[in-house]
Amino acid sequence: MINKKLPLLDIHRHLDGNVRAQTILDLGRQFNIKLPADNVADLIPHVQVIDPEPNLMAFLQKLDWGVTVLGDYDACRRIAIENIEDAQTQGLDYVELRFSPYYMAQSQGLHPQGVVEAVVDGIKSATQNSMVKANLIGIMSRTYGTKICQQELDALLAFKNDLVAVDLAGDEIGFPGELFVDHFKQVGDAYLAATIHAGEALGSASIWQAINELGAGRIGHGVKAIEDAKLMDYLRDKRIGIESCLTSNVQTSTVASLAVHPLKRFLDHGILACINTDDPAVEGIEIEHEYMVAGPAAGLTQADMEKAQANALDIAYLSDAEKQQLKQAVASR
Ligand SMILES: O=c1[nH]cnc2c1ncn2[C@@H]1O[C@H](CO)[C@@H](O)[C@H]1O
Ligand SMILES: [Zn+2]
Repeated sequence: MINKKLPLLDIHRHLDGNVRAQTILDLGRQFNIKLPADNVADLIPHVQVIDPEPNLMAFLQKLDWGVTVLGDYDACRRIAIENIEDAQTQGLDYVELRFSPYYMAQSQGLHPQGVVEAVVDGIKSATQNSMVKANLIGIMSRTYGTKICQQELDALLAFKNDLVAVDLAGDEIGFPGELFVDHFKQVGDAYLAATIHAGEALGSASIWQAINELGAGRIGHGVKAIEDAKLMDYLRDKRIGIESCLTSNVQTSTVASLAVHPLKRFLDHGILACINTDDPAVEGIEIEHEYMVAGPAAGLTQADMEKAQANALDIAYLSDAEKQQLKQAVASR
């Protein structure tokens, strides 16, 4: 269960993996984009994972319709605003929303920098009237290769003051972290943090590489850390957080079932691991489901889940003062 006395955070949440089915229909109509269905019920199987997919890349295809319908910058602004509305509906106090401007731009020929501008603008205006606090993480979609990722990074760095970190997501096997050393040097030079999807499709070496060569201070998924005792100690000792996403890991077949998910063992080891959604609309879940259903199925006790809730605040990209404020706001509600 969620402890309502503690701030509720989701710090691994893809804005472009969380487009409402109704919005996909609306935008499809607006931009005359042919969709595989003309109503929500029939569209769902095309934009949501129903049974676990055989692998990560099959899972990721389910995100595609959500960006195919982004026909202009207002559409990008709209999905950013709706992400804040949804976070508020879910009772989230703070979210770190991540997005890939090239992925959002490519289908309808938008400019990645225009996408970043629209997303930043949408988040700013939506959070003004909202209880939810939000920060943005820029993603380089590794699946498009190093050159496109450089363009994507340029677009992100043009708005570096509006971001807290940069991430690398997509095809971990086809485009391993070794290819992106130069990109993350630029991220560090811009004084941005790095959180990286690693140890999801590849093994623990990919996590070591993200930390040692890309400067990752947090790891997205990090499931395969469980195979490497040295790495488990290192993550704990260096306070490198793991953003776990339970349902996502089942749906990508990264783990065979929740019962064998390593999150419980990460927590028992003292690693700063936390509970997140990943791509809520695509997975057909929300943060509450992860605490109410997925967490217990992964063997987490109530104390484990409260620890995970506290860990999220610990590793969030917020100043100590902001963390304190968040705690006080929650305590006084
Ligand atoms: O679970 C995941 N693992 C790896 N990459 C992901 C995951 N979910 C989404 N993306 C990737 O993030 C970008 C959009 O934000 C896209 O590149 C999408 O493929
Ligand atoms: Zn992710």
